Amino acid sequence: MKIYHNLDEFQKLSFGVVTSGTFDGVHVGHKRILSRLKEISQQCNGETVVLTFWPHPRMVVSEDSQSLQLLSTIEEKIELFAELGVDHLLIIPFTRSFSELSSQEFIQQVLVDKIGTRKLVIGYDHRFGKNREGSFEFLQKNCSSYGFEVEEIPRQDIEDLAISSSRIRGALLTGHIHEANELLGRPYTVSGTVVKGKQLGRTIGFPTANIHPDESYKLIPQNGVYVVKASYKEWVFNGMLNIGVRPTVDGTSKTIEVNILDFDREIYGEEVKLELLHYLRAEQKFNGLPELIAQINIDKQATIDYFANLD
Ligand SMILES: Cc1cc2nc3c(=O)[nH]c(=O)nc-3n(C[C@H](O)[C@H](O)[C@H](O)COP(=O)(O)O)c2cc1C
Ligand SMILES: Nc1ncnc2c1ncn2[C@@H]1O[C@H](COP(=O)(O)OP(=O)(O)O)[C@@H](O)[C@H]1O
Repeated sequence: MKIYHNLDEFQKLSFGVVTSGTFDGVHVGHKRILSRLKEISQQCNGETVVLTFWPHPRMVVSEDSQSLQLLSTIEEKIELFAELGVDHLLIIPFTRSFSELSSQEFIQQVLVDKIGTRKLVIGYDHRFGKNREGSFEFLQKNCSSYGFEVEEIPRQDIEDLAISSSRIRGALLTGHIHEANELLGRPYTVSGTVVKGKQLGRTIGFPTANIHPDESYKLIPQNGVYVVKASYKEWVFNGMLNIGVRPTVDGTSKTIEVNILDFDREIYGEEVKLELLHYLRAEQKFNGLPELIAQINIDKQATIDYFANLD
């Protein structure tokens, strides 16, 4: 997959099969659009192009951009599009001036002149251009004069799946990890660097690697204890994760900390990727460390059982 970080790097194609959108999560609904894109490009001997925007448009044009929480970092999206076999990924820097382009200007300057779009595939509710004024109906009426065809993935196809990035966000924020993972078509992941904590974990027999997420806008699921896979370098381990403020030890800020099973290594400063698989319980305030330790032992057994039952 070729990756472009601005329009000028892109060399116009002779037959571009294009889709555009933010694709937060690159979920099962998005994958439907992408597989249709691939099908068309094979039939027409074209090349697939995903046009996406970064930063996320809401980070640029909305008032509450600080509170925006996203399912995918741009790095994760790049990896997912590459796995799905996209030929060209064009990441347009989304600026205020870009957001001022009218739908006609966007079509002419970007889709036609820059990319060489011959087929455009979009989801039924996709809108583009200034104030999201460009609709499928507009495209259908005007596309032949621009020299390309447009195909809409019908509402039915997407709504039958009842999949949306906001539904997945809602599921994660309420601890419904199975639902989120099913809609994503893979486990939800959080990646970050291992930072130092209070160094208390090792004294209670459960050292925990504290993960500082790579990006502040990455959505962190509801507080609680989860079964996870933790990968570090080329290794993958089973683990249990706590997301929360650790009321038992008078914690104040939110932490994301993983105890990796059958593991004993210093990994401060390393990059760890967590795949969240199963929600075990809510975080609790215990009456002292012995009670907390007893509960973490129960969590450990539940984690072992979870993996044993997968086989
Ligand atoms: C599986 C697991 C479950 C946990 N559950 C709770 C909990 O319910 N309540 C709580 O206050 N802390 C909980 N913790 C957090 C511990 O209090 C924390 O690991 C300990 O304070 C060590 O912190 P440190 O990494 O800063 O040394 C849990 C930790 C793990 C690994
Ligand atoms: N099984 C394990 N799971 C997680 N971290 C481990 C494990 N064994 C050793 N470590 C190391 O110990 C550190 C965690 O120890 P801990 O006492 O909880 O300190 P901190 O409060 O700094 O996280 C981790 O960052 C990692 O470097």
